[in-house]
Amino acid sequence: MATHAGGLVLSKAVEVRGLVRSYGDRAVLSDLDLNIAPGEFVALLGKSGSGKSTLLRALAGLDHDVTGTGELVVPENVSVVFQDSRLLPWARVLDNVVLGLRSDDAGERGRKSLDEVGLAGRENAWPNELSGGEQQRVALARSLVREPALLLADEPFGALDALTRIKMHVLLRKLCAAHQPAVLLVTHDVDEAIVLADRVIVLDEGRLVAEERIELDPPRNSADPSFAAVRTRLLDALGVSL
Ligand SMILES: Nc1ncnc2c1ncn2[C@@H]1O[C@H](COP(=O)(O)OP(=O)(O)OP(=O)(O)O)[C@@H](O)[C@H]1O
Repeated sequence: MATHAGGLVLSKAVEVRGLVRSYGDRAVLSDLDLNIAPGEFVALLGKSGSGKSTLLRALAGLDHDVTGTGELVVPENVSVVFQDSRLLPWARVLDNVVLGLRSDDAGERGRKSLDEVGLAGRENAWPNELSGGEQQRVALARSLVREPALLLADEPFGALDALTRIKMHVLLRKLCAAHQPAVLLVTHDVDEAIVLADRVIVLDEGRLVAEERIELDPPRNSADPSFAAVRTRLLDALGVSL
């Protein structure tokens, strides 16, 4: 169902028009429109069951179990990061990062990516020798070594402790500044969305019900009144009143 725009320079990294997705006779996404600009970081919030993962899987071309209609244009080069790192346990860290890369300099690029995520020297470790946060760093390295035009992330920090999450936020911002992919990040964490994104969108029962462009200067501090005002508006859109 997705059209891959290989080789073209697009003014939009993602263009979704009238997207409908159903499981059986149950519509999960209803007539959804979404554009993401090249290099733009969009965070997607929504209650459990609102259709966030269904949208992300549609963009990733991983939604073979649903029916649907609509137009969907995504770049050819898309990387996906999930809540669990999905590393191959029988492959060393560097091999996990470069698996499937066919270029002669794959090893060198893999080492550089591991260095970027703070894991230089761990190339020969096995995944089970790493902490959960380190495994997610490897997953990010594996995604970014492919220089994706679009990075899809489904709650990538959801299983990490609060301190590790903050470190991962700093890392992801740095990586995105360096590589400039368009990003769609699914998260349940409103503050995470505000800290990271250029724009936050809210999904409710398969429809986009709110949008906030985040124009706060970095470093974005959750204690700032302007941050709190955005948080209140987003919580309101999520049906949570304080
Ligand atoms: N394979 C499936 N078969 C049938 N229904 C499904 C399937 N996958 C998801 N659904 C249903 O579609 C709806 C949207 O699911 P989805 O996973 O997209 O929501 P979500 O917003 O990502 O939720 P969460 O935040 O809990 O991960 C849910 O009601 C879910 O039960």
